[in-house]
Amino acid sequence: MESQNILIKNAKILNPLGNGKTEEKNADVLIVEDKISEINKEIEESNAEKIIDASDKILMPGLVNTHTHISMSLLRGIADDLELDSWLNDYIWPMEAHLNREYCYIGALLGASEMIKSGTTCFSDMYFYMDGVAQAVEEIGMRAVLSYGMIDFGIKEKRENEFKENISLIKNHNNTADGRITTMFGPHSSYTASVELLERVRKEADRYNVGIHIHMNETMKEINDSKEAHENKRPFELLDSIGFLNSDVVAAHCVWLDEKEINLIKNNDVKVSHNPCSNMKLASGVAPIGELLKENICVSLGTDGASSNNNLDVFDEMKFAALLQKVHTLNPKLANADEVINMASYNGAKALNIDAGAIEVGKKADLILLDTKHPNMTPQSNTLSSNLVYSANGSNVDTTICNGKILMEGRKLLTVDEEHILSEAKRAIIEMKELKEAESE
Ligand SMILES: C[C@H]1O[C@@H](n2cnc3c(N)ncnc32)[C@H](O)[C@@H]1O
Ligand SMILES: [Zn+2]
Repeated sequence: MESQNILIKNAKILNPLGNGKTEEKNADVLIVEDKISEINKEIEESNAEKIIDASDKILMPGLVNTHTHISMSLLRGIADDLELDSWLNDYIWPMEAHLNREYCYIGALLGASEMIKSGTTCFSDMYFYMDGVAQAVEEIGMRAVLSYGMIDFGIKEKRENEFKENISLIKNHNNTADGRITTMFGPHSSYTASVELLERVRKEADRYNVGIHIHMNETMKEINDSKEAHENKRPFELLDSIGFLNSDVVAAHCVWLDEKEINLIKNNDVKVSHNPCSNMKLASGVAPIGELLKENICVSLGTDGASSNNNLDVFDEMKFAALLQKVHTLNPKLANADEVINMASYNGAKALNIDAGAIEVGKKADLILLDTKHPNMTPQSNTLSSNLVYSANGSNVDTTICNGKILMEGRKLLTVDEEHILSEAKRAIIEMKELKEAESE
């Protein structure tokens, strides 16, 4: 795609400040190549090849989804109303046994289309056949941090294979697609990965200079099993004891934490990805977000896969994040709209070590425009963050820009054929179900 300078005129801008607060301003924004180059009143139109009139629109940073399994969008709705243990063991893993590179590629295109259409410009993924996921990301134009879901269950040969997979992902795709794709190690969790695997992940992450994406403290069962298997150590204590914890670790869920573990997260600057929809749907529990915010821990938002959510709309995630904390603590002030906006943008970018998540000169141009001419956006609230967190949903997003390129305009995807993706996705899941049935016969 040719790069063209883009001028966004007359936008109402909502900018997260990274301290749980936001600022509002009315200005024009000029994008040159992949970056925001000027924010000012009345920027000269001759500076740009493309002009967007944003008079009735809200401009904010593209949302960042810090924990998902994008190709699981193919498995949307295959098993609902279950707890994590049975959901994974009895339904998801047997189905995932029939995945291949092609299905993961199609699933990633499907998930990425949904994300772009609901205002997400960057996601952090942990899944399989990541070469196919990388191809989808490259084609569709999003930003992504990719990791391979490493599971060894203590088996040495399996462990070797998991390192081979994740290292080949890093070697082939780290810092590719004009810098849009970076990579991490993705040890699935401390209940599916052995201590040997986790120890080696820490060493290899340092060697390759990439981060680590892991599920942590999701269910009460996980805590009890960890204590039983590891001399009474809770999951974060176990990881601390092997020197695993560091500021490059993104820990998804973090639902069941005691005070000592919160201190470990804080002292090691571990980044927390909060996934309220998945935690509610799988009845895992309520993450202590108020305690984490009090300690200035970096909390961002993730949808988890579309099979435990069941969509990838970070606007939904923002609203649930806010409402869940309020009802759980009976404190309406907790997880206020400004804080939640910061989680979904600024903090997400910080957790993933990408130079986006705010509307500032020099940042990557990952931006979205929401149309306010919708009944659910009328009348406007007193603050833009209230509008965006409590009233808006992903389908109010009109335009999505990533790395200075327009991926969606007027709700039309520009880099891919949406209809083709939908029909390919339907075909893929039918084929997978047939494969699964043939196997059980
Ligand atoms: C990478 C692996 O993680 C699994 N997976 C998806 N969602 C969750 C969750 N909430 N908790 C644990 N594992 C999960 C995927 O189904 C895949 O097997
Ligand atoms: Zn997950």
